[in-house]
Amino acid sequence: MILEAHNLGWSVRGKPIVAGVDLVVNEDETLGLVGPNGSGKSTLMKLLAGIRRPTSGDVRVKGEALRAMPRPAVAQLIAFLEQQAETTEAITVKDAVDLGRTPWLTPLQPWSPKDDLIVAQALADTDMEGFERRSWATLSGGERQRVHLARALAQQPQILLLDEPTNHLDVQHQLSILDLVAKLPVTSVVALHDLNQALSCDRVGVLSGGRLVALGPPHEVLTVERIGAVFGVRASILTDPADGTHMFRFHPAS
Ligand SMILES: Nc1ncnc2c1ncn2[C@@H]1O[C@H](COP(=O)(O)OP(=O)(O)OP(=O)(O)O)[C@@H](O)[C@H]1O
Repeated sequence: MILEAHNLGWSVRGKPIVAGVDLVVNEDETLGLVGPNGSGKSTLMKLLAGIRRPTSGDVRVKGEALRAMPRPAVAQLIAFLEQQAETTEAITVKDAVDLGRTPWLTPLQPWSPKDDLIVAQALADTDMEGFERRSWATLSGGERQRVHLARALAQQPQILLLDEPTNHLDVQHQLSILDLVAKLPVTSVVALHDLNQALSCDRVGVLSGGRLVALGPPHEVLTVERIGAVFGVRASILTDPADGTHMFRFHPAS
């Protein structure tokens, strides 16, 4: 186990937004987090990233309490791609991705050719090669999302927390980014809206009303009954004739 949450909760003005979450994320797995709008996915991701302090329970990374770890140590372990990630408009793509190396730089270990190689690889992995000198302000929504992911990859974390990483991406880049995340030798927690995408995760957690109501292998967790109860839609399961895999189609509940 690399990342754990124990009775994790966050309340605002006495209202629980995330409550009683117990979660163990295993090394190298990709855990998908799904749930309706407002179910607490982003809040849980922020708690796991250590950028929001729990009002109950705690998060442990490799057995150590996250709240007791110095920020640079956390940044060497965890990279977080926020849902609405912002970047100063005036920088270039290369500058933006270079920032991912910050946790690793010290006066004794300044920027070196190795850092350039890591940044180049992150740009290649996100299909952003050739954009290095472009100004951030000129990028499309999907290109910005890929640069944010490149920065997270350049951080070379052991844990990657991605809040809706396929937002803004065209279908080809959605597939390639999810494929890349699955193949990376890192532990990933990925908040997703597309339940068909969630089927390709190693495990899936379902949030409803701030509580983790199910956790396990995708096909055990994403049942037609649970999708109906949590998302209020009727799901039917189709089989792809090309390879026999299952996928969902959704209909209004009534
Ligand atoms: N600082 C805050 N003050 C008040 N309410 C908040 C605050 N932060 C989050 N919330 C509320 O907590 C609930 C959960 O929000 P969160 O962003 O975690 O949900 P989500 O599952 O990521 O939603 P979405 O799928 O729409 O992105 C929402 O109802 C939101 O309005």
